[in-house]
Amino acid sequence: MTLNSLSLAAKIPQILGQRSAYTPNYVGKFFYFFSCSRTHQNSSLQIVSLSKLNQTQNFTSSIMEDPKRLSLSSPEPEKYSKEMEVAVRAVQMACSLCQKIQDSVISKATSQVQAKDDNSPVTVADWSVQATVSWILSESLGNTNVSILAEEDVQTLSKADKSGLLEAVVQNVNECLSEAPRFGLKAPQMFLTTAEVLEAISHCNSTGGPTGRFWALDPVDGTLGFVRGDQYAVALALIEDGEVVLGVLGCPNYPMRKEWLNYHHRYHRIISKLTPPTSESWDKGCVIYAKKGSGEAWMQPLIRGQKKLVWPNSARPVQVSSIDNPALATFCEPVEKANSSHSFTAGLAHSVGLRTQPLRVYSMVKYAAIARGDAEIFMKFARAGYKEKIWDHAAGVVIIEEAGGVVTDAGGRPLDFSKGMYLEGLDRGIIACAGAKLHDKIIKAVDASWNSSSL
Ligand SMILES: Nc1ncnc2c1ncn2[C@@H]1O[C@H](COP(=O)(O)O)[C@@H](OP(=O)(O)O)[C@H]1O
Ligand SMILES: [Mg+2]
Repeated sequence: MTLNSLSLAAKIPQILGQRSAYTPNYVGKFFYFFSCSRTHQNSSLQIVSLSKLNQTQNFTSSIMEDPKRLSLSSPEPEKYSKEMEVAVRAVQMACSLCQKIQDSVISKATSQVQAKDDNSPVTVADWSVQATVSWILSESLGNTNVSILAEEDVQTLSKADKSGLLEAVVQNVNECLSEAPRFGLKAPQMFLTTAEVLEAISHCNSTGGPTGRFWALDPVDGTLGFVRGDQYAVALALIEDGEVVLGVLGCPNYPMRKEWLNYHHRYHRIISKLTPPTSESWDKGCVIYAKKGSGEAWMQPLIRGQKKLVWPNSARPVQVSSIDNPALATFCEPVEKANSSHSFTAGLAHSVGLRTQPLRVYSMVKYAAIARGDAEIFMKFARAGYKEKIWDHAAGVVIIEEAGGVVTDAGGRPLDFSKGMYLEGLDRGIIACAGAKLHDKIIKAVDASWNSSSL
């Protein structure tokens, strides 16, 4: 970034207006990943036998082999490595699809951007992503093995008066799937018919539960952020016997600099136009992923333009922040106060000694911010009676935990993904922290103030 554009950049929040009264206390710091050197490639032995390479060609012809999977020292592929790779590639595709739809929405008159209803652009994105991810998972992992629990159902889409919507979905899905080879995945041999697209969506009929394996998918998490041109996420998690074993979070609008999370995303759009990304730097957007028990969470940039995804796509490890002093910590929460009580968290923040204004961000991008070390605390206290859905949390929880953080309900218990589509038995709210010390303080503060709250 040049000096001129930096000084102009510094003025833009004033021109556009900040989303919150928060004044960033860390302006000027670049994300640490630009200087971080550990990558997938050099974290394991890099000798790959040709015969082993050939054995894997039926998975996908354009995949670049990850030495971790095929090193001579560990001939057996690591558990879930294929699922992880397919899931990350599928989420990359889904992010690309969402970006196209969001861009087309933003370039039109803002009056066309509405909250979610059956004909809104977000609905087209929801169904298109669900169909695409469902098709890719089934084709790449074997139809009979793949069970998916996802947010959208097929009934509304199949109604006669929704034929325009269905047409748009079928077109989006086919356009997206035709790009599959660029993401290292197989494209269908022919365009999918309407019936095949509906079949892919309705295949997501898992009801979850305590046994077996299923995927939890939120095709567009943060509906409001999406339609408002702001943050949203594509969230995919693999759950086995009630435990989240893989989490993948696509965050297409995650900004290059963490302080930009404070501003409406249109700020970032203007900055990108002023300072187009260089080949060495990442533009906005990332996919973050983790496997349970690995002690690692990884992040890779989104694939843009006509580039090909070559695994592991410059993946870098991410870690939670080491800040444990509440006075220095940043806490994030939903933008919508209907989704979480802002007054209750303000009281908690005060009693714990948090000094900064909350960082209000749509969607599971909040989980990504904790995992990347860009914020230290996430709190969500929904109104009494609201039941949290597993797809809104599963991917984020495993990613934060493997990045070194802690996620529990307000009673300090782990979230329970074994009871179907809801987080049954959740005690009051959700608290995610970079470390145990901050987490402990917040849990105690909740206990101290809960009875006098109106929640
Ligand atoms: N009244 C409510 N209380 C709490 N969460 C709610 C809610 N209504 C919707 N949500 C959930 O909150 C998610 C958005 O999270 P956030 O508020 O952090 O951006 C929504 O995901 P979708 O946008 O995928 O529907 C939805 O599942
Ligand atoms: Mg959601």
